[in-house]
Amino acid sequence: MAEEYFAKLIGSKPIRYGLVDGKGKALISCKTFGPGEPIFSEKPYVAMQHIANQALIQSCENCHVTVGSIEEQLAHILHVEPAAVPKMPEALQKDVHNEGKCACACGAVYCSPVCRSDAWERYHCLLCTAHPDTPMHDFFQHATDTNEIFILAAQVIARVLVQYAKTSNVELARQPVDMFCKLPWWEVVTSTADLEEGQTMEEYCDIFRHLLEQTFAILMDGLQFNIAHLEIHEPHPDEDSDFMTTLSWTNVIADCTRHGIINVDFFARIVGMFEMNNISMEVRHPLSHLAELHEDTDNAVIAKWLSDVQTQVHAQVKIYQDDDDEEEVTNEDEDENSIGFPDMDGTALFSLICTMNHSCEPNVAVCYESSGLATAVALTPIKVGDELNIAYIETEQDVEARAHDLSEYKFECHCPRCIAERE
Ligand SMILES: C[S@@+](CC[C@H](N)C(=O)[O-])C[C@H]1O[C@@H](n2cnc3c(N)ncnc32)[C@H](O)[C@@H]1O
Repeated sequence: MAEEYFAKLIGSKPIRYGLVDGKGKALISCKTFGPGEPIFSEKPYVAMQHIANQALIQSCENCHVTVGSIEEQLAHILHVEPAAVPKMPEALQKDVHNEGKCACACGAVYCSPVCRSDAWERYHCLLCTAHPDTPMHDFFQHATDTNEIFILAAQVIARVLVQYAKTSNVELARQPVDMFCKLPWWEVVTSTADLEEGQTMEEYCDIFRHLLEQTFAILMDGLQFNIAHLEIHEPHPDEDSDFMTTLSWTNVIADCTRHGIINVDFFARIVGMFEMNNISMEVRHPLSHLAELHEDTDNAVIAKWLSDVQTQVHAQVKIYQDDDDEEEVTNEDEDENSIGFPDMDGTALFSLICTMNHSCEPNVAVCYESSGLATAVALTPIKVGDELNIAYIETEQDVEARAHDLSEYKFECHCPRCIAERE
């Protein structure tokens, strides 16, 4: 079953699926690659921009490119009207590709009607918050207040339901989820080191179990409302998705409940799956490319505009960092290539990329193109038959610190570097 699933996903990409002793599923190279060479690209199964990052970057909910013109993007960062940002010099226009911007009735923004339709058909039809006082709005508020990973888990549920609605094939619908390791959320996030004095593990797990049950109940209220809304209200918000209104969603929910897809246990395993399998997503801001391109310009007008906007953006980003020390608003400080503009920062689950196992000496890195697509790129020479490995953690630390960080993923690393450093 896994072979067939991966063969279909992989298509003509120069990789194959395999099983590696002690690690489970893995991706193996079918070609030689030199450092810097792209191996394959992939769109995420589900992805979201971090909520804190949304205050600075407006990105397409479907493909995650930064939306709108450079002036609109600057206005979003600076929290002013586009007319109030320093006018971009004419001479820069040729280097700028202005993305479009369109929105769903709920306010979700997209770079194009194509992306809006795509998101609508894949999951948004079931998760749309078009009316602010609907239960689905309560779900998003609850996830924002507690744990934004619940939003990604809701996207998974919606994707599985839509796939079932289209195919009536439960195996096919849940396959992308079944391919990942899934422990219930409380088994992944709890550890004895976090127990309060006198608290038992059972009591500690119950805190997470209770939050999860509450979240699932709010999500179900939202889904029930949206399903009724989909069946009753016409015309549909998206004229290209008429088929959605012709489906009997009540039957879909009933079937999926019977098949064990709609229940607290499955939801808990989906949330647990994200703790162990998701990957961070960082798309560079178009202003960073522009600034890099003109870093050594001798055009005084361009140099002044870049310097002015950089100063203003820096000040704004600093306000957010100071306001919200706990939460990471931008990865600007960590990215040595960044020259002053915050990146789009999020989290995603990829069916192939997230099947790669970890090594503390990885031969692959995941890069995000400005189009939002993720590409696995060779870091070292790779031969036919080599396993492709990424780093799940910060590798610039000693073996003990690495082992500590990897304990979250519930395995011990036996890569050549770990073995050598332990001796
Ligand atoms: C993102 S998944 C990778 C795919 C996984 N091998 C599978 O079969 O689904 C992460 C999990 O893979 C396993 N894994 C990844 N790298 C490993 C390694 N270097 N040694 C042992 N297990 C590893 C661990 O179980 C980890 O929680």
